[in-house]
Amino acid sequence: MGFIIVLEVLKLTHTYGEQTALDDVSFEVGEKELVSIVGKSGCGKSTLLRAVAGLITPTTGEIRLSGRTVNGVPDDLAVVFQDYSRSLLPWLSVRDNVTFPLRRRGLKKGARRSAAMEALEEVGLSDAAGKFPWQLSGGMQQRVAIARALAYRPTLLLMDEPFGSVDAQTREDLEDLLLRAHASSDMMILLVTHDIDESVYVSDRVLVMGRSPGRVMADLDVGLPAERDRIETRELPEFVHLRSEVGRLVRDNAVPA
Ligand SMILES: Nc1ncnc2c1ncn2[C@@H]1O[C@H](COP(=O)(O)OP(=O)(O)OP(=O)(O)O)[C@@H](O)[C@H]1O
Repeated sequence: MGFIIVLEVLKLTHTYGEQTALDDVSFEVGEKELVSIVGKSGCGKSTLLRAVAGLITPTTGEIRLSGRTVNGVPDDLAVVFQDYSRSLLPWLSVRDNVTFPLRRRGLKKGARRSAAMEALEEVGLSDAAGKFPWQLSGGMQQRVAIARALAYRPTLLLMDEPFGSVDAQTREDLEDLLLRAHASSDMMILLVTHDIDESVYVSDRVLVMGRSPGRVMADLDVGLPAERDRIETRELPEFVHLRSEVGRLVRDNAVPA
């Protein structure tokens, strides 16, 4: 399979006053890749994601998406945050929450509706289309946020701890949903997670960050078959080995050898 680079992060540094949050961070993400970013709290994961989203301007360095320098929020980007309760609009129905950003895509009303219904079907929420977000459980609300991102058909999907606020069982369901969505689309996904097990289970690659200042300390290929199963994949020796390796790197704060 050819590797077409779509996202380039080049020598990125970001400082908040005296504090260097990111120092010389460089990596690339290819077409259709799902890359996780793990690392201890405060290593700059959210700062990195905000810079890629064009929400903050890095102090130095450059981010390129599909060959264009990112300065401002790119049109072909969608973001899913941890806090679904603040990301959905409570006065709009589930369906309207999903159709809302599609205006930016220049889709006509009928096309917006059918794209939304298709995405809601994909996340198993067709029946909830007419409900309001506050009538749904936390896990269902996060599925709506994911459906909204999928309907948008972004080149790049950014996810910042998207499953951090749901119970363990829902989290496993959402991980499988993410795997299915990834398999059936062409988008690249950058996923920030605290969960090492999750990072190995859902990804093609795992970036481990170390802190003070935030740097990429390891870039690991997962190399597991694309078809994954929440029990069987986790029993594979390759999975067990990689999970331990990532865990060790994070625990030791990924200090370079
Ligand atoms: N707006 C801000 N102003 C000043 N310092 C900030 C700001 N945002 C983040 N920082 C600092 O930059 C560093 C990196 O923060 P960031 O939130 O990117 O880390 P993180 O890896 O996402 O952490 P967590 O896993 O806890 O969410 C931290 O030391 C943090 O205190």
